[in-house]
Amino acid sequence: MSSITGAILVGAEERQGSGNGFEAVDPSSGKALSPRFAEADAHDVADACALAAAAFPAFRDLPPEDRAAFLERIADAIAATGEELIDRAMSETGLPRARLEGERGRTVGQLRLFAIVVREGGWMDVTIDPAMPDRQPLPRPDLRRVNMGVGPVAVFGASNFPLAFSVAGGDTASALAAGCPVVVKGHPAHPGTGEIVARIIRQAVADSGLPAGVFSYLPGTTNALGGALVADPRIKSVGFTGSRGGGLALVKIANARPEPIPVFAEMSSINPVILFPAAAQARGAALGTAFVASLTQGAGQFCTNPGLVIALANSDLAAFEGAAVEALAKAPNQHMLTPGIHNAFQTGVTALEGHAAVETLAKGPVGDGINQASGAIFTADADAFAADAALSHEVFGSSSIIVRAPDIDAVASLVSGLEGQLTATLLFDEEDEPLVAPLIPLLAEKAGRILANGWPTGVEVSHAMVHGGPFPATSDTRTTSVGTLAIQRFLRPVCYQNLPDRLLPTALRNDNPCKVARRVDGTMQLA
Ligand SMILES: NC(=O)C1=CN([C@@H]2O[C@H](COP(=O)(O)OP(=O)(O)OC[C@H]3O[C@@H](n4cnc5c(N)ncnc54)[C@H](OP(=O)(O)O)[C@@H]3O)[C@@H](O)[C@H]2O)C=CC1
Ligand SMILES: O=C(O)CCC(=O)C(=O)O
Repeated sequence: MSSITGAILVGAEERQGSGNGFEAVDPSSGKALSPRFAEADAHDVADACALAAAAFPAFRDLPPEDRAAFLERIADAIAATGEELIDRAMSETGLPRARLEGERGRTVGQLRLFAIVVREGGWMDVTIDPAMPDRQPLPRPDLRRVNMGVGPVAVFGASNFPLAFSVAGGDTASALAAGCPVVVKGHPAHPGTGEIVARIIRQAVADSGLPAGVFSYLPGTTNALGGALVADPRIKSVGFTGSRGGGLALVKIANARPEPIPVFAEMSSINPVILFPAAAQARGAALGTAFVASLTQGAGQFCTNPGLVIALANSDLAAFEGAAVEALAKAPNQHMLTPGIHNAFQTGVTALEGHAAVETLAKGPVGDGINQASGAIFTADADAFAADAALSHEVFGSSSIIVRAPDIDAVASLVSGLEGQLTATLLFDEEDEPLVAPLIPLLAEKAGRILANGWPTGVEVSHAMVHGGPFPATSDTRTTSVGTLAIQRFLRPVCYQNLPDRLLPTALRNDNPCKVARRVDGTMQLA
């Protein structure tokens, strides 16, 4: 088991950095945790990026089997971490053991899933249009297309998923799967957790005989560090999960480069839930209780947290609201991830409490510890909600507004006025379907994932998953940060025209040595 030293990991090299460094803080006690962590700076960025660029050609061209084995090596080592990883993550984040153990499983599972994807080879999308020398009036050349990695990727670990969206999370897994070296900007909220995982990846790089620059880990607390990483000319793409302000700042830096690059930022979403009348009448109370379970999970620190419920304002809504009030009164009071996130939550809730058009329906119990957040549920009528854009901004944590709409047209109009979302949830019974059906195309314009009779928190890592959506849910609506489609973010297509077989990338050669399915002259051919 690796131990935490507070070092900057630039390829195989360990550095202590200059300056004072920083400490992790236990949000449940406010106490600093040892050791001190080095603060990476622009020199570390430049060195890590130079190593990553040098490592790229060999890593990109690694046979799929070897890259898959590398991902599995990382997965196996993370799975084998004992208590140190979970204990440290608990101290740094205040998240409970069961949640972190589950998250470790998800992290391991997604690395293994990407190994399967890499071996299977569909990500290469090998497409061959054979030459047609006799075609009239002009011959067709031999054209062969394959996807390959874009180059070194900068990954910003997220505060709220210290394992599954951090150092070895979905962005790193999908970038490595695509053949892209990764430079991680560690999240300062969990630097020790980050270092343990970073050391595992670094060891896997060495054990796999790969160039050291395939992975670097830069801990730090300054915007300047992340900015320098995105601005470095050797970085070709960026993965980020966090605040709207942070994501947009990185997009701005990326666009201002002499060579602009894509930033795949997952930022802010209130995840509307629409409660239809027959469901409200038949099972309003059960739905109200389940709503609060989703709202308060992990102190509401999920980008998929249900921050908005839209329902018809009739007497059946009372059962849903009543059960929600009761459930919130019993909800556990959990520590939030950082004092900053706790302050932002309190500020958001205080603003809603003081809003003239908003009524406070329920508050959760007040804890006696620090950084603890009481959940909050508000109500507003449809006109008031539509009149003030601030009411539809994300309050990160267990806060939600129930908007009471006079009729289904008002529901549709509210949906039309929403910004882009990660998810939209429909709670309905069969009798509601005539009301549900017309809303589905509208919701598809707004959200990356539409759920029936479920809750948005808890994203499955699978092939069909979309964890993305129109702005501001993400900065690029065409893709996802969870699931196997995420690999496409870090690939680019290259077409080879009339190259002799022996000079082609292996996957494009006539005898298909990679044994991948290929589209030949428009027809899929299995390996
Ligand atoms: N929707 C979602 O999924 C999530 C939303 N959030 C939101 O973000 C708020 C703060 O949480 P946090 O996790 O710290 O998110 P931030 O967006 O503030 O930070 C995330 C990462 O991005 C870096 N960063 C942020 N802004 C910049 C910038 N301008 N230039 C360069 N790098 C930057 C941070 O580095 P450093 O701080 O070291 O500069 C950190 O490593 C929460 O209160 C919540 O509102 C948070 C997590 C998930
Ligand atoms: O709900 C989930 O499982 C994932 C949530 C997420 O992506 C996030 O909170 O950043």
